[in-house]
Amino acid sequence: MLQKFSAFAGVQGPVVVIVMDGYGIPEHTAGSAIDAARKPTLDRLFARYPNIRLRAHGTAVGMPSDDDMGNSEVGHNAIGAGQVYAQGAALVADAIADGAIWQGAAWKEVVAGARAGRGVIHFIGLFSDGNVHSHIDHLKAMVVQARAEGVNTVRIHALLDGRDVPETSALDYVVPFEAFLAEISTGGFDARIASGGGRQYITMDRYDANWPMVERGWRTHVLGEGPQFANATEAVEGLREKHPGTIDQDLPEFVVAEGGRPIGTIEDGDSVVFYNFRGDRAIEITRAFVDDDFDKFDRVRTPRVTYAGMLQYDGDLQLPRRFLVAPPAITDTSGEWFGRMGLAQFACSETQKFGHVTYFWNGNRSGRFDGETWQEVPSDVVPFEQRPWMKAAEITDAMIAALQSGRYRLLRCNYANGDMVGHTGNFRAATMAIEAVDLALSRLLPAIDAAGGVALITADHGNADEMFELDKKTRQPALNKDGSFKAKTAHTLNPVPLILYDNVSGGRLGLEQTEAAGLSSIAATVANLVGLEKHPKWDDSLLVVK
Ligand SMILES: O=C(O)[C@H](O)COP(=O)(O)O
Ligand SMILES: [Mn+2]
Ligand SMILES: [Mn+2]
Repeated sequence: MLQKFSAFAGVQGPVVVIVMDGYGIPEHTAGSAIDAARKPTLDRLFARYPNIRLRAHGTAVGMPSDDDMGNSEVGHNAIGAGQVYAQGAALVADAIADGAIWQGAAWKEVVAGARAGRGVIHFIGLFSDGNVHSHIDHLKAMVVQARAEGVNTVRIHALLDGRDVPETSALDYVVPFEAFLAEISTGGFDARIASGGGRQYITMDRYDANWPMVERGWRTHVLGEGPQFANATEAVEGLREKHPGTIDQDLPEFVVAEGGRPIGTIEDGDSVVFYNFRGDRAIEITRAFVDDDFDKFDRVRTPRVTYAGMLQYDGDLQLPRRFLVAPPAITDTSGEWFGRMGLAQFACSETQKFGHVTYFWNGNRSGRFDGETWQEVPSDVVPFEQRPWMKAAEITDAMIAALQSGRYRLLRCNYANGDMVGHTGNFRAATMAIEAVDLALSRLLPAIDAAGGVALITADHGNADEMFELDKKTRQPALNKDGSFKAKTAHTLNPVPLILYDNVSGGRLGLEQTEAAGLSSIAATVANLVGLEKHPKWDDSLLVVK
């Protein structure tokens, strides 16, 4: 059991954690949609309430290095668990570096399965070095190892990124990789990119938001349906010509073919590795491969394959059963412990971030802890630059109703706007996204006051804070040849705010800016706010009691 916190008996009303997804504190105002937004509520919060900065990237959230930006998975894991674990990106890199991955049963079965069939391994995954869902170096290591272990054919199904890396960078990855594949395709070994398309157009949907995306991916990778090209480089060039202005993540599908026949359809006896390490956008395509009673779309043909995920994407559902590297074993999360203490918890977001405040928050568990209520607001299925307000109003309605019900001691929500609209690279829409969040806060905060509660307002990582690429050397916004700014779609390395919205303690409570203050400090801070000591495994609280 958690002990009572000796310095403070706890606020009487509810404690609310509000995650403004993708809201970082930028180095420069130029290119910051947050600075450009009119946001009177947030301005007032920063001016009048205790607020500090939290580390939200790199090793502070379990990434391999401080050059790695934060992301929703590692950010919500850290917030919910109150601890930092080595995350998928680091675990896979380590397993490759020391060779443990090749010794595991899963890799051996993938190789043996392929060798017993046509000798083919397919690798499907995000084709970049973004290190959010995948890293192309992991793919490279597996291709080299497959060759060394006598596999004769490798087919890669490349999901073009432009979302965790610059928005039209696909050829920076495809051209050198096709050269590498050509170089090692000797002595009967044949490795080629066989199909692909933009990650937001095929395959990588999440949280059941848009299954037709996954169906398009299945038809592309498995059935070999789609416009044909001689190789992936020509495919990217050809698709860009046909769809001018379309950024990589939104490019349609392509298939590489020879004499009109796709070179990489997936057939009985093949092995398939989905090489993303992050779960949210890997689960649906995995289900299409492994679920016997799959009914989300007509698969037409269901090849019997040896399927492995880079990680296990959902431990509760054992999805998939075969995985190359064990995911971090996240235990003693705040959701679990607050549940054990009998505190009723309410979690809400819209579809695009629903799993973030539930599954990621609870340490990648799809089941609820005791006393938890989850509410999902269905997201629109549209390009979010067309609806930058997204479902901020509806999430706020749900939060206000939950507060007014008086049932919950702890509430949490995620406003997706800054992140989802930030990823479009559309500066104007991103300013409106932040304005929508500000408006939502202006409604939510009075409801917290009415309930006698307090709020911690924070974010999981930056995004809308840098809508232009920064020059690597000068750290100033980079320019295109025509003098315009280069749009940026990825997350940032910036810190995020932590604001304590407290109108109940009479100024007794504050926040301490420490060197180590990071997302993993939030769970202990919440514990103290409800009058409990933190769990011994959680990182230190930032609450100051005067
Ligand atoms: O999956 C995505 O949309 C991006 O790769 C990362 O964004 P998220 O970490 O905020 O979900
Ligand atoms: Mn996020
Ligand atoms: Mn994001």
